[in-house]
Amino acid sequence: MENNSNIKWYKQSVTKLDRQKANNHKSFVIWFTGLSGSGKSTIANALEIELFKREVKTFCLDGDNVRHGLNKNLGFSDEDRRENIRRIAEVAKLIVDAGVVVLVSVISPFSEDRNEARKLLGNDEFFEVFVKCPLEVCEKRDPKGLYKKARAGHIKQFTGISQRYEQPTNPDLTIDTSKLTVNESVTTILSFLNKHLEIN
Ligand SMILES: Nc1ncnc2c1ncn2[C@@H]1O[C@H](COP(=O)(O)OS(=O)(=O)O)[C@@H](OP(=O)(O)O)[C@H]1O
Ligand SMILES: Nc1ncnc2c1ncn2[C@@H]1O[C@H](COP(=O)(O)OP(=O)(O)O)[C@@H](O)[C@H]1O
Repeated sequence: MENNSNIKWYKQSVTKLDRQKANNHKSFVIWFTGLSGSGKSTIANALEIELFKREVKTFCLDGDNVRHGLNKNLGFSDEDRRENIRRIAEVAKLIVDAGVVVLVSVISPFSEDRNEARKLLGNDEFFEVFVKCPLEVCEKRDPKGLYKKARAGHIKQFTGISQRYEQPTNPDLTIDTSKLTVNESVTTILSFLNKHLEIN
């Protein structure tokens, strides 16, 4: 670990609150966690469309996409997943500081890593949404054919098959995508978010 004692924080004049006031809403992270195929990306995307219509400033950080760039050097070991989540949480925090609502969609299978992300952002700026869906349903959907490959042994450490997923024990919201349509999930999240968007 580098010694950072020679690095001092530079306090900028335009604050997060200034930016939130200019945007007319608060900024925070909505953290979607769940198995591959549970619907994280689909719901985040549909939610973003609705928030965009309402002139809420948003940005999506999707695990698959971030792994094409910033996190392209990371794989799927416990250690790499932890680092993946750590970096994504740090980036999300920067975007929250910019006054923007961040929609994060990552499997984030380990409770400890999600808790670290919550600690970094704080309870007022981190809302965990558990995208609940039985493994059998995710596997049936298999939108990218990954479960098939994992069952055939072509993908090691695949979440739900050969790597564990620790379900959230106290999420801010749970949406069961085996029971709700995409529209119903979005409506549920929007009504949860309404009260959190307002600047007091
Ligand atoms: N071994 C293994 N396990 C799980 N997922 C795998 C794996 N290999 C590739 N993929 C694809 O990578 C996407 C998951 O990336 P994440 O960054 O969300 O994963 S994690 O949070 O670090 O666990 C995941 O995306 P989603 O299907 O959108 O969840 C998969 O498309
Ligand atoms: N009720 C539902 N909610 C969300 N996705 C659904 C639902 N029913 C079917 N699907 C489909 O399941 C798949 C979910 O894939 P995706 O959103 O990529 O999941 P994840 O990002 O969690 O891996 C999509 O093909 C989507 O169309």
